[in-house]
Amino acid sequence: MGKPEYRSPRHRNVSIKSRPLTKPKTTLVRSSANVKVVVRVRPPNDRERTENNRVVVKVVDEQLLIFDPKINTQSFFYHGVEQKGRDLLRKANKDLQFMFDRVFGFNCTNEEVFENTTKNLINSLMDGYNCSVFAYGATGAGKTHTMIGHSDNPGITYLTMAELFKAKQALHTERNFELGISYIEVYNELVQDLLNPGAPLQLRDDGRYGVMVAGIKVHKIENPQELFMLLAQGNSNRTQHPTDANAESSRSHAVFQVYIQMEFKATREVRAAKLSMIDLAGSERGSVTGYGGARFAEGANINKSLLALGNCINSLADGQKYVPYRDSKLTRLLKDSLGGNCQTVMVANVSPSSLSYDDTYNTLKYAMRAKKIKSQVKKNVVNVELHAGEYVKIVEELKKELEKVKAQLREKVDEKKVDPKLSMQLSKVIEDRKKLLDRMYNVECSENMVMLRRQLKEDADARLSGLFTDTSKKEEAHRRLGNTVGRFHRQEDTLKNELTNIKLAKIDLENKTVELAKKHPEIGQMIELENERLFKTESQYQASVDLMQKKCSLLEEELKSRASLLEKTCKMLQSCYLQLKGHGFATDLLCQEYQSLVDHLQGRKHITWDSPVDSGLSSTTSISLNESEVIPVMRKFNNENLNFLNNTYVMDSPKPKVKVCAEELMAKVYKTPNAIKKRKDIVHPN
Ligand SMILES: Nc1ncnc2c1ncn2[C@@H]1O[C@H](COP(=O)(O)OP(=O)(O)OP(=O)(O)O)[C@@H](O)[C@H]1O
Repeated sequence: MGKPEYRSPRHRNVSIKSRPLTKPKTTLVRSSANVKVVVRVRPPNDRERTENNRVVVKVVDEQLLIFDPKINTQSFFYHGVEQKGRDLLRKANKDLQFMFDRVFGFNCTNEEVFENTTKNLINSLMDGYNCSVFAYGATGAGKTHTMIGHSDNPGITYLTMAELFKAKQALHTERNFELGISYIEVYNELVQDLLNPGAPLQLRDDGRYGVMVAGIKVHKIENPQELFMLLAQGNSNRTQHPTDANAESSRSHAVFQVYIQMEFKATREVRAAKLSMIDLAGSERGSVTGYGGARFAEGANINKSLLALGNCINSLADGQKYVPYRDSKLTRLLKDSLGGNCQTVMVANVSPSSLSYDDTYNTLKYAMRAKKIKSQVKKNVVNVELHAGEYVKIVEELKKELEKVKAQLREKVDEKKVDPKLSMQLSKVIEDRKKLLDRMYNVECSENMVMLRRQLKEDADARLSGLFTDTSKKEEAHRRLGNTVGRFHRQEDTLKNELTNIKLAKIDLENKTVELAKKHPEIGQMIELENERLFKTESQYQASVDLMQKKCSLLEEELKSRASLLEKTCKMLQSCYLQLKGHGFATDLLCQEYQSLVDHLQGRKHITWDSPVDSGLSSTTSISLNESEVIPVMRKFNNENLNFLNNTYVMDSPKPKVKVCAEELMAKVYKTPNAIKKRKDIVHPN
């Protein structure tokens, strides 16, 4: 059976070139795409059918609808004569035509909506683009029905996820996948985890996935059934209250997000993408909900965030530079869904009834504005060149941000006159957290380097049998390399332990920060800003560590292929050498060169003693040291400057040559003129 073909993403006015999967390097592809806007008109409900009202939305075809269409009224006769003028007692119909990417009428099913909206997004996700879908409309217009649906009639969230699993299955031979989901709600300007209800959560900007909810628990899922259970669990925690317009009205904005990480097995390219499915709370007037008090305040909050959303849509549609995303939690959350790095589908749900005349008209106007938005889409590919190139820019941005945060903090401190002791206490905790992050980064880098160096030694060990002609020397070399490999293993263990301890200490300090915020709400804002800054630093570090791991694994692959080539060459060389030697044709020079090659392939380094002073060795004596011997000497020689763990020569040059002045070295190491005699016991001249 042939593999399904995944094409480039569909979106209007877009020219994203699909790249062959085999190409290891991927450059950044940016393009602009319009938000795809579709309208779904639900069938009239019992109340709308029985009461004295009419249908105000007429679906003409798959793209066109007429709002408040003209009615063919019966002719009006006066004294038996047909009157031409219109009935002045009746309000004129608006008869407005609206064109959308797609219009779904009464009889359309959730499957049809899915086929024509989110199904194509799967291709984009597989290509590493972020995608968002949100349902907008008045209370009872059918948003939840479209997005979530019921177990016997699943909505587009479930159908999209089922399609995503199909794509994952089809591509599993060439890519490794990791899928995680989260489900949150924004209610009364507070963000709540619907799968683990608890304290409200904060929003953060993340380099890789865009806007993220700090502290959110991401659940790994393996099949769509697990998803359905989680959706049901989350929905049961969602804030719902009956309104006049809808007995099960959702009073919060629900955001379901899927994080996808894909690694190409052949090239090790990693792509990350995020799918957000958002079921917005209904926009309504107080009179529609029919409740006062708390429900009215709740409605005001919903309207406030939807108004903020409307303002953002207007600014984006007009192509303005400043977009007021920060006006509400909802718009912050949708930042990358509307104008950012995202392909977006907006489903505008409307009721056909004249009872919802104003709401429907507003929704259609909203949707028309949204059609004008152009977003910048880019692939989320972990790209070596991109990271290197953008590094300076990132640092500059971070510096600016830091200055801004510092200024804000100063303002806040002045404003609220925070107790200086408390302020110092907070600074100390934050400073300690920063130090821990730095340390964590260094340790992770060191661990990678040690791993790579161990790999090099193991390769050297594997090559030995191909060259040695003397068994005792071979065993001696095996032993020496074995010791070095063992030492590297121990260092790796130590670094791993240190990393665990750092992580524990980090959690401890984070808890301390939370406690401080609880005890002293007056510094809550300061803490939030600091947390945001630390989170950003950590994301940057993580990206660097990921990059380093990627480089190391590439290097490892390259080394493996070279090692196998070298092994074959060595075997051949050994056989030639033995034949020459057996027939008495091997000259002294050839034997010396062969021996020096053996040393070299063991990873032994040559130190040339350049000292003109009589130090017990001739001024140009060349000695050979195993690395385990070189390093302690070098360490003593320059204890402060030589941090061999961070020494990058392994990455830059696989054949380092260490040249030191003998007298200086000995004087520094032993601080005695007879030093060289003591040193002889560990030197192995060849
Ligand atoms: N296309 C449709 N076909 C059949 N029934 C529908 C359709 N759309 C909505 N309904 C029904 O209409 C009612 C209200 O729909 P729904 O709860 O989805 O509205 P909503 O826009 O999410 O409202 P709220 O904002 O108050 O949560 C539900 O009983 C739902 O089953």
